[in-house]
Amino acid sequence: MTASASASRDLTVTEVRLTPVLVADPPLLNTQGVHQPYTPRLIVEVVTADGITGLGETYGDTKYLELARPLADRLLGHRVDDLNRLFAEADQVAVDAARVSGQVDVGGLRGVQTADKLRLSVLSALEVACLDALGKSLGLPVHALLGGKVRDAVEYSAYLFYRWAEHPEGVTAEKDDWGAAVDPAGVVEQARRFTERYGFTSFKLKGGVFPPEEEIAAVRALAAAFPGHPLRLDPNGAWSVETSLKVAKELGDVLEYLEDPTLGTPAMAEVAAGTEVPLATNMCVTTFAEIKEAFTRDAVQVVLSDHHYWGGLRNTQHLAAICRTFGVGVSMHSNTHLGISLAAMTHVASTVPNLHHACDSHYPWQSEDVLTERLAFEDGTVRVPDAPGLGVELDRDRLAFLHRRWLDDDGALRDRDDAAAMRIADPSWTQPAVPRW
Ligand SMILES: O=C([O-])C(=O)C[C@H](O)[C@@H](O)C(=O)[O-]
Ligand SMILES: [Mg+2]
Repeated sequence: MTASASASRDLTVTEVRLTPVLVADPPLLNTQGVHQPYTPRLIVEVVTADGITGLGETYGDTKYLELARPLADRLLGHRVDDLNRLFAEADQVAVDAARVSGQVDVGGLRGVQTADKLRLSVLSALEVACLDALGKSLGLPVHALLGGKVRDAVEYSAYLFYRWAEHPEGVTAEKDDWGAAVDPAGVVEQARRFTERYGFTSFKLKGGVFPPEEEIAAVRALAAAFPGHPLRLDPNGAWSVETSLKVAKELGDVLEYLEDPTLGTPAMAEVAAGTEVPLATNMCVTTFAEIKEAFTRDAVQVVLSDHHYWGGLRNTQHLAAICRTFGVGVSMHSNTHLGISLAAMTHVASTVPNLHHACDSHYPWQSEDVLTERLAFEDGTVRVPDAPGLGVELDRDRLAFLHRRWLDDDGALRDRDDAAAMRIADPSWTQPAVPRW
C-alpha cells in the first residue's frame, strides 16, 4: 500500500465484536487445585470504517466480560490510533464492587483485583486489536508501532506442570498424549518432551502442589538432567517465609530465580533479605500502584509482566522502563492463552531491551486455537512476525466452534475455578489456606 493510500484510509472504529470462547485445557495442577477441562478467553475484533479488522485476546471470565461491552462502546467512533484517550476515559466505566479486592489473592493466582486492573485487563485486548488494525492499515508490524524490535526472536521457557494424564472420569474433556507427571521422574520426562518438541532450554516448574521436599527433589532431578540450564520454581505464594528460605537455601545453586514463594510484598521482602536467590513475581507486583513499596523494600528482583493485566503493550514497555530505572529485571508471565496473545507478547517482548529471562507461555499446552496457523516454537523461541499488524489470521470456523462451546456451557466453566475442578476428583477439597507449608 502506498503512503497516500494509507493516509486516506478511514481508521474510525465502527464495530467491536466480542466473542467469548471456551478452550480445551489439560489437567494441570497448581496449589489451588487443577485446571478445568475448558478455560474461558475473550476474542476481540475491532473493525474500522474501511473494513480492516484488528484482533485482541484477554481473560474471558464473567468479571471481564461485564466490562468488555461498556469499554468497547467507548472506542466506537474513535480512531484506532486514538488509544490514550480511551485509557484516560476508561475509569468512567463502573466496576461491580463485588468483583474488587485489594488483596493479593492466591485463589485467583492473578494478584490484586482492583477496579483499575480489571478495566486494564479488558483494555489490553482493545489496545492490541487497535494496534493490529493500525499496523495492517499502515503495512507495519505491531513491533514497529511500538518503536521497533531489538531482537528477531523471543525466547520462551518450558512451562512444566505436575499433571494427571486425563481429567477425572465422567468429565467431558479433550485428551492429549503428554501423560501424567506427579513425581521427579515424570517432571524430567515432561521436560525432555518439551525440549524435543520445541527446543526450550530453560524450565519453570509450577510448584505449590506437593510438599516442598518433593518439589525440591523434582528441581534437583531437572538440574541433574539438564545441567547448567536456567531453572525456576513457582509455588504461587503457597509457602511461609521460613519454608521459602529453606527452599532457597537448598536450591540456591541451581535456581535462576524463585517465583512468588510467599504471598504479598512484606513477606517477599523478608525472604529476599534472607537469600541471594533472586525473587520473581506475577502476584505481588501486578499494578503500577504496587511498584513503589515492592521496589523500595527490595522485595522482588524480577517482575513478570502479563500485558493483559498491566493494560497492554505500551504499558508493558512503561513497566520495563521503570524496572530498568530501578535495576529490577523484567520478563513475561502467562496464563492459559491462545495465539493472538502469544503474538502480542512476542511483539512487545521483542521491543524490550532489558528482557534478560525467557518468557513464560502456556501455549504448548493448548491444542486448540482461533488462528488459521498456529505460532511455532523453534529452538525455544518464537520468531517475531514482520507481517503487518500482529501477523496472525483469524479462523472464523474455529472461533464459531469454540464460541458454541461457551454458549452450550451451563455456566460451570465460564469462570476459572481450579478448586471446583479438583473437587470433582476429591469431593473433600477446599480452597487451601495460605501458607500451605
Ligand atoms: O506464573 C504463574 O503464577 C502462573 O502462570 C499462574 C497460572 O494461573 C498457573 O498457576 C496455572 O496455569 O495454573
Ligand atoms: Mg507465577
